Amino acid sequence: MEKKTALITGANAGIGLALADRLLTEFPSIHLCLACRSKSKAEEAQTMLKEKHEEADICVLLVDVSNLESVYRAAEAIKKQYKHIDYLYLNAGIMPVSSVDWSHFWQCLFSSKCVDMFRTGDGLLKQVDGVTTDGMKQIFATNLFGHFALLKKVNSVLGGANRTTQVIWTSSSNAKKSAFMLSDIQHQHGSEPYSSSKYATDMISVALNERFNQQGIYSHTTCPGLVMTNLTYGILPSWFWTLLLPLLILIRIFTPTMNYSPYNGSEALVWLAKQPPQGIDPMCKYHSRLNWLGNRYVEPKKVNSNFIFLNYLFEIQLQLDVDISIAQKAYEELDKMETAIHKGIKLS
Ligand SMILES: NC(=O)C1=CN([C@@H]2O[C@H](COP(=O)(O)OP(=O)(O)OC[C@H]3O[C@@H](n4cnc5c(N)ncnc54)[C@H](OP(=O)(O)O)[C@@H]3O)[C@@H](O)[C@H]2O)C=CC1
Ligand SMILES: CC(C)CCC[C@@H](C)[C@H]1CC[C@H]2C3=C(CC[C@]12C)[C@@]1(C)CCC(=O)[C@@H](C)[C@@H]1CC3
Repeated sequence: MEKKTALITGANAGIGLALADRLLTEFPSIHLCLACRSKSKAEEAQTMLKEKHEEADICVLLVDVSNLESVYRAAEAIKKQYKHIDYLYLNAGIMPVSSVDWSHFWQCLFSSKCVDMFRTGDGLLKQVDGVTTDGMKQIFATNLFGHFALLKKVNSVLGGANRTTQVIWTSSSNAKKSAFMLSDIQHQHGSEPYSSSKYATDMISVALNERFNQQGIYSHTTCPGLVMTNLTYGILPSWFWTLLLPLLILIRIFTPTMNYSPYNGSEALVWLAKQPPQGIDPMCKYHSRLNWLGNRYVEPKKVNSNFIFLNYLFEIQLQLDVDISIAQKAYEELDKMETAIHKGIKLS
């Protein structure tokens, strides 16, 4: 049997690192490529993984997904090194937050929106954005566009006549339809750039399936739930989260999204790698869950709904609803943007 290859962006920390560890346990002979922006952090992760999995075949690839020149260089290196990639995990991501809206928190706590607030974090965080050296919005460039450009450039080593590739995105239940606008795809004007980038991620995943399933490329989107990583430590300090642990365990009775550890959070990402991709519903987002007994499981949830009446009845579904035609347009928009930018960047 041919050896499988997995590439993970943002593999040096949090969910990406836990995923790398779990893939090595599930598939001991797998070749893992840790695609990270920091050489020292990537090598530290590589050493740590090799200590735990002595026979592991791991390499490091440097890529800053928010910098297109870096993405193009990484794509060239990937095409030189690999004939085929089996699993492409597009996981690197950021969520810069300036503060928590505590008054909104107290208001929601005693309302019907309480469980949903803990599930999605909707309206609780003041999201802030920056601008990359390419002049793009930072969150859009990191969470979505850099990954899109990478995908486009390594297309020749994905899928194929007798082989498949699974593209697996780390999205979020914070994805929000009303935060996204096709005319402002980078989210230059709104106040929810993270929610917009993750909604766009879900749409691009749907559009990728429409376009590339016939070439053996399958795209799946996931949500790891609430997980303690550098991302959440940027919202509240780690000691505060540690104090909150008993409360989060209690909240698990009402919502199975309080995964806490990156290990639990990577459940859906690992589970997908074990499924034949042809059998996975492309219109679902795959959520890592932890029930109140501490058992992990994966819950597929539709990203679209055909029941227009029910859509309006349940506001939550409206927040997620992915329209295939809008998804296609979003794909075309990104494709055009990438083509225009690529012309301006010449690699020496
Ligand atoms: N934690 C949570 O509760 C949730 C997280 N997610 C998503 O999970 C994914 C992983 O996040 P998580 O593990 O929590 O957070 P971490 O901050 O722990 O990990 C993020 C990883 O992405 C890397 N990264 C960030 N920016 C870039 C960049 N420009 N180029 C290359 N790599 C980059 C980081 O590298 P470095 O160490 O160098 O910064 C790090 O390896 C994200 O997409 C996030 O949106 C979704 C839902 C919930
Ligand atoms: C006393 C309370 C327990 C304090 C916690 C309140 C909030 C800071 C959290 C409640 C739900 C959390 C959450 C996220 C961040 C922190 C909260 C808003 C996310 C938005 C983090 C990133 C994601 O992608 C989402 C899936 C998370 C959803 C829940």
